[in-house]
Amino acid sequence: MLQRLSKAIVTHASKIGTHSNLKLLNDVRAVTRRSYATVTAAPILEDKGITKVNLDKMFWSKPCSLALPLDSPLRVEDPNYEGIKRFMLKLMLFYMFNLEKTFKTTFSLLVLHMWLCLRRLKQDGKESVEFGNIFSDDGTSTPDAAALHSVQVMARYARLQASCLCLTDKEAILFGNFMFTSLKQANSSEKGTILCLSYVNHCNALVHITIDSLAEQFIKCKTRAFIKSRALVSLYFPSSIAFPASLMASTTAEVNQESNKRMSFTSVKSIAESPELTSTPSSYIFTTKPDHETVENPDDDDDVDIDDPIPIIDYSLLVNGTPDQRAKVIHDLGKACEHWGFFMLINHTVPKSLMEKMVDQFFAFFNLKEEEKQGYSGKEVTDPIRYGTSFNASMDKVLFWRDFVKILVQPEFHSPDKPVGFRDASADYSRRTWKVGRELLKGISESLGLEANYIDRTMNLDSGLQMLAANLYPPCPQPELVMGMPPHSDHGLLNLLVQDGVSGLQVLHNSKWINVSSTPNCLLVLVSDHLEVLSNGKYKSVLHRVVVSNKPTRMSLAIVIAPSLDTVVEPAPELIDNHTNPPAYFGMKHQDFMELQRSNQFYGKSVLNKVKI
Ligand SMILES: O=C(O)CCC(=O)C(=O)O
Ligand SMILES: [Fe+2]
Repeated sequence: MLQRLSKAIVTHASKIGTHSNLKLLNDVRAVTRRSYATVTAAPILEDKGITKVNLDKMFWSKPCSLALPLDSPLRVEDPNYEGIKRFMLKLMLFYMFNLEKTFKTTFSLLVLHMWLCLRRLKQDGKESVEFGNIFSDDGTSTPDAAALHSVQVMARYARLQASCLCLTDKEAILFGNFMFTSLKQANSSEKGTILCLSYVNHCNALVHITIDSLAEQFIKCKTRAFIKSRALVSLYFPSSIAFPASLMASTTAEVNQESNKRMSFTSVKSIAESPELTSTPSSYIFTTKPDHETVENPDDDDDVDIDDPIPIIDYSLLVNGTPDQRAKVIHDLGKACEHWGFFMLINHTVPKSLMEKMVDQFFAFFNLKEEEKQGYSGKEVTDPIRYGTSFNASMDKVLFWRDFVKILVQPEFHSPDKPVGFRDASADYSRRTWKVGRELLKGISESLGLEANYIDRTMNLDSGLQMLAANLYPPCPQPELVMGMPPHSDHGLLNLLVQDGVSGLQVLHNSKWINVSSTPNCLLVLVSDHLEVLSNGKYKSVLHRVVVSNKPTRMSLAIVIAPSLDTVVEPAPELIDNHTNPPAYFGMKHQDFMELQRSNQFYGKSVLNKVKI
């Protein structure tokens, strides 16, 4: 059965490219072992002077449509493959929603891998390949330790392709008139560079494979794991195969159920408002502290130390002060970014009444009917409006007591249609905070010894990203058992925070958690990860977290000021000296950084650490 199934898949895929109708069972019988291509390891690289490739940097590019150009010779006019249509539709259903780390997700990624590889092989004129084993030796879908790196690259590739599929015209997909991104590195600067993977095979031999044969390696999957799942049957095979209708129906129902689950979630607000709530649901309870929390002297009740108070920056002196006053503020800004990664901004140009109006508007948003809000339960970091709960709900092992909505307001302005007045208020708030953020970044540039416009220019702030977000922390019956937000640092350059009058934010300073009390009319400014990278670690993004209480609902507003999505953020060359201050971070595109954040269990500086050299 196993062999038959693998052959059937291969045959089926090879037929996709030849445009003939499927008579799959006949085709299966017609396949001979002769038609299988075998996988060969590439020669040892050093001998050939082949450049090795940093796998961590592969396949991070921006998703785009995969549709074939109209004049492509690969286009077909009438493929009529019902099975492919179903397959693609179901995959799209999966990928339209968050990828959770479930067996099903892993499985569908694997199916996608196979599809990608088979189609590519067909393109390359290879009819079929032999199935082997790369993912594991025991028939599960867990990668071998030796294969893990290559599996991760391929998974990333598959995810990228899945995002690209979402951007590809549906007709093109259903007709098969699309092509997945070439496995060759498109922008490889060195002509003739062969991308390569190295891994240890089951005989403990080090194998180097070129990226060209990666596809074949990937098809060397243990099919047993696949066969265990009925879903494979309906995902991969055309309806002309006589599988029992009941099986198809239940699989379809499963997929639909899965997608519904992804679309909706239970907000903390609705839990907190439930009349039956007497204790905290177990999914929110932290029984042990995560072992990577490295606070030496956690002291939750510690207030501001008189000798080392939270820095206060006077915005009016930065923009309108005398040269001496401005120089002093720039000096203080630098010190605040260096020693705290955090400061309070006073005398800024965002009116208190507007801040209050924004808080009211967001309360009104969260008070909309749950179905209305769930319409915004997006899954991609670049979704214009994203309503959600916890932190990274698809990854969080224990949920956080927080609902949120994130709205992209730059480079394009977005707003929910409700509540009434939201759009105008948020446009005004976004415009004013954007200006404040950019002015601050000028001062910060100067504090680093750079020209005032340096950050603005190199981070492409003319097309920069600004995100307006609100966090809602309803009262919790057992606040000591839950967290509103885990210790984390933010992406972007700066985050301008406002608390609505209820405290809860804590920042880590000198290994102590400091409560930040809610001070009216003041913007709390947090140094974020990209400023840490750009300053080559001189300025540190601040670790912060949120504790909740059983008092009234708390709300905070955040404004993320960030580079444009396609800006590669790296240490400013002007700050680098290869002897005394070598680069401490890799460059990474902002969008890739955000996606990394989204697809990881996010805790502490886990994402930033990935770009540390
Ligand atoms: O609620 C808060 O005070 C903090 C919010 C926060 O950390 C964020 O939005 O990134
Ligand atoms: Fe944050």
